[in-house]
Amino acid sequence: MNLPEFATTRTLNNCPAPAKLNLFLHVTGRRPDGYHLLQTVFQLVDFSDLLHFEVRADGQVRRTTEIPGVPQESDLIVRAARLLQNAIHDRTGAAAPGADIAIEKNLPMGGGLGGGSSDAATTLMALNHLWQGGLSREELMVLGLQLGADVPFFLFGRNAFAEGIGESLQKLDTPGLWFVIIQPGVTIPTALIFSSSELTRSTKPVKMTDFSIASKKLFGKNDLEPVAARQFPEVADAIKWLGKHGDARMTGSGACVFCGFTQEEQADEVLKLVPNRWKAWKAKAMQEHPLAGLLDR
Ligand SMILES: C[C@](O)(CO)[C@H](O)COP(=O)(O)OP(=O)(O)OC[C@H]1O[C@@H](n2ccc(N)nc2=O)[C@H](O)[C@@H]1O
Ligand SMILES: Nc1ncnc2c1ncn2[C@@H]1O[C@H](COP(=O)(O)OP(=O)(O)OP(=O)(O)O)[C@@H](O)[C@H]1O
Repeated sequence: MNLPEFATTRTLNNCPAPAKLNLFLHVTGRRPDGYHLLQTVFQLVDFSDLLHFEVRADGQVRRTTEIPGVPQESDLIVRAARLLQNAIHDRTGAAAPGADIAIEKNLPMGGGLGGGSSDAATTLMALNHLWQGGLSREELMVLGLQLGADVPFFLFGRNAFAEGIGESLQKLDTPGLWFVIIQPGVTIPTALIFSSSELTRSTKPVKMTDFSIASKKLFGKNDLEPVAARQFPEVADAIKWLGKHGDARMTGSGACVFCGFTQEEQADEVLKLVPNRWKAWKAKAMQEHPLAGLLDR
């Protein structure tokens, strides 16, 4: 297990919470509770928030960094920590310790990169380790689903073909591409896109064997993209611009758009050309979550 730098029994510093890209995202139906049934391929990339944890003996959970627009009580990091405290208490009858949690927020919010979900998953993995909670990966995935549909994937820790609302996961080897990711300058609330009357909810289900994992070409489409592009012209503009350089598409419910390249130099060239009205990053495909070693397979 490769622990992040500066790990002690009381602290875990520099814990990455990486972004995900949805290489495709098909909406195949809707559950009676309104949640949508999806098929998607989740790809981990090396563009991350960084979290730092320090155990507190008094049981308090505190976020020590300000995140504009996200009050402590609604922060998925704080909610994840409290959920884990309760689970440990239910299991052992003893009160779990607390933690001070600092975060270096790099991932844009409402970007479709799963930032909040990834922060929550990293919190569950790190504190389960520090607090010696003893929860298994599967138990943490069940807890994580209460926080958001993307959280189980980050705990699963590998690129995956996902079904259900994103919680039914099968490991998938994906090509080691380099991505250019553009944030077109808007923030898109996930619920707004899923609730649109214009959303197509009946894409024919595919089988995992339908797409070649060796292929460097992206498979499928993102059904949320036309809805987001219509409501947010900035997204349409970014797809159009990036589409001149390859197969560009939106991730999740937006707003970020991405394009994959086989060579790092190609990604560097395109990154240099991105108009400066947009933020943009280069990110490399990862095969495993950097904290995957904190949990047994
Ligand atoms: C779009 C994706 O990012 C694709 O990976 C996820 O499906 C969204 O995952 P998430 O951000 O963790 O979403 P959640 O916080 O669980 O849900 C936000 C809102 O999006 C809608 N939602 C979300 C996921 C889903 N499969 N169907 C939905 O209809 C629901 O209205 C929900 O209230
Ligand atoms: N730690 C957190 N980091 C970011 N957002 C958070 C956090 N905790 C709660 N949130 C809330 O979650 C919302 C969605 O943020 P997030 O960055 O996860 O969006 P996203 O990348 O579009 O997610 P997804 O791809 O899962 O739809 C934010 O607008 C914010 O209100």
